[in-house]
Amino acid sequence: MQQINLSPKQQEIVGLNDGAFLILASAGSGKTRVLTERIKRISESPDGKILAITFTNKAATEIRERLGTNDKIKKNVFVGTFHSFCQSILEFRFKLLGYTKMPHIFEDDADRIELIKQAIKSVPYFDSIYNDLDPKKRNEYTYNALQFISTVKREVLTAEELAENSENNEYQYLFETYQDILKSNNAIDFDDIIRLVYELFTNNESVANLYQKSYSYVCIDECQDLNKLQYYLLKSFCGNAIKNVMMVGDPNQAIYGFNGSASSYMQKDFVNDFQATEITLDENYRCSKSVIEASNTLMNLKVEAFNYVIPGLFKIYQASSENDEALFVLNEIKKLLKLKSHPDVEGEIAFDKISILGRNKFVFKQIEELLFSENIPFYYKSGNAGTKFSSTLMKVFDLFFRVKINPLDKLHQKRLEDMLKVNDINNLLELKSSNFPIASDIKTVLDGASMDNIHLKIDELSKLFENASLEDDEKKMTIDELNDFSNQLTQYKKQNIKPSLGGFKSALALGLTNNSTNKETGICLSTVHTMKGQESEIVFLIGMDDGTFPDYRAINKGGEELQQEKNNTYVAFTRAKRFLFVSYPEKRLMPWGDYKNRTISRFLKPFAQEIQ
Ligand SMILES: Nc1ncnc2c1ncn2[C@@H]1O[C@H](COP(=O)(O)OP(=O)(O)OP(=O)(O)O)[C@@H](O)[C@H]1O
Repeated sequence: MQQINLSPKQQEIVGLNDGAFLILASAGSGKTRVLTERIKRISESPDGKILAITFTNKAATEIRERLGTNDKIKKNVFVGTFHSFCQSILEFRFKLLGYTKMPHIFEDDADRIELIKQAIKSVPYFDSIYNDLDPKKRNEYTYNALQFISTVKREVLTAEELAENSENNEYQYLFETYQDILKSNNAIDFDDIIRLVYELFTNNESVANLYQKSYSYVCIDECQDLNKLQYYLLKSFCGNAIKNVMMVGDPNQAIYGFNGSASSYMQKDFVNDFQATEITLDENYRCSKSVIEASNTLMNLKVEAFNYVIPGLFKIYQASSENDEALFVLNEIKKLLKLKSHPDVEGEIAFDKISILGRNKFVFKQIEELLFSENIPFYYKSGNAGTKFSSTLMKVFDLFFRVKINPLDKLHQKRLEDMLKVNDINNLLELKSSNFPIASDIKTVLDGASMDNIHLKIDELSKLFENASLEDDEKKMTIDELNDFSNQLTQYKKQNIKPSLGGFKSALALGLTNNSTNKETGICLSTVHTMKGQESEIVFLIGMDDGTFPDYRAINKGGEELQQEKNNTYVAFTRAKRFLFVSYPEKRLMPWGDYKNRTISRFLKPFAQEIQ
């Protein structure tokens, strides 16, 4: 790994000891690096027990890798996301929250949709409203109800309180029903993971005290993304005991407003509540001169470039169509690869130095087709999500596994019964005569599984799948997915002193063992949200037409939502270390077959002279 000399400003931050600090730092200023170096330093001191919170598993893994694994780090530092930190507490304290068994996570959107539909069905008033709606309106109805439920949780409100200020006040009556159904399945959703631990800390001082004694320092990265629940959790966790809190963030990179995040939690609440001292870090170590100048123009900033020696490149291309835009990207990639090296780019110019970013995943269609037809390797960067299986047999396996570890999980049991077209998945005879007779073997193998023998059971399943009558491609995918499950299990066992099958399932749901970098080879295609916090030597930002980026909904709403789109463009620009190519099509093909003329993104107007 490249040896890095910290700047005096960075060193000052690394050297900070006790107290509350807010580090306001711009993109590429080395926030994550500084935070990591400080954690490393403090962990050496006798009282150096540190809780380090990040927003993504990738960021947590990166910090863990940079910290290394010496004994002091292992003993004194917990690095994780809000969800993984809270999950680790829930696994020990669920009884105090009224659960007799550890609740399981229903992580999938499809699960939540199914739950809300059950809730609607169980109340005649809602059922009749719902039945009168056409399919599109039904989707809207369930979406709005789920949004309401999430908002209650994230904004730390009661359903009644939210209803008072909401047009959709009837949804308050679905909240309790939704929660009851979750509980009857011995399950929780993502928002509950944090909400329950917040409740635990606020209602149970002795438990809060216990955790407060475990840490003397708290460090949190990307604090512009905090929402109310996360901030309140943090406050209740620290109580009057933990005063040494460092928050690091960049208000210009606030892009999760739609999830209730706001940079005011770090800039106003934290500063007031903890009397935090503010320090700014306005340097950029990541990007070339051209990229920094473009980012400064975009955001009207004056970030200093520490890489002024590297000129880099910033180019905007106006494409006549989406196909022309994809061809532009492909040709530039070919030219770069032909060069093999360039004084501005570190190492050989290869596929893995290139990323193609877009506001949403729909802009990649044409470039994906071109890369595919040219045999150029590429992958879609995965977000924070847990593991999802694509092969049919692994879907069956996953459902059996869920029901095995949580027999109260009627939601997935029903889904499995529907999939296999049986009345009762516990009836082996019925399974044997179902669409998938192999399901009875999968069940038998899983019935005998425990944490001690699960790897042997996976071997049995592997043999079963090898002998199954499947098409070659489907068989390959099934076995690859089973191997991936096995690798994640090995990873989980390494990370946990007291492993359990239920604990492993939660780790899968939270994506804690999903080491996706192994599967990432070739050119990276990613939405800007997923690329946050990461970098690439060469970036193509495509689809920069008004209505796509900024998104048309944000244009309609204006205000803070539009500002967040601009912040998102800034995040996209600053992912580029050396070369940044920005493009947009002058027309787009609409799904109904018409072409629609497009204009350049309003955010690119200051660059009029650079358009080619
Ligand atoms: N003092 C330094 N000297 C050289 N390179 C540095 C220095 N500090 C940080 N870097 C490099 O700059 C890049 C950005 O660092 P880092 O990812 O920590 O920044 P960040 O502020 O968290 O970025 P962002 O918020 O944009 O995701 C990394 O490649 C890092 O290795």
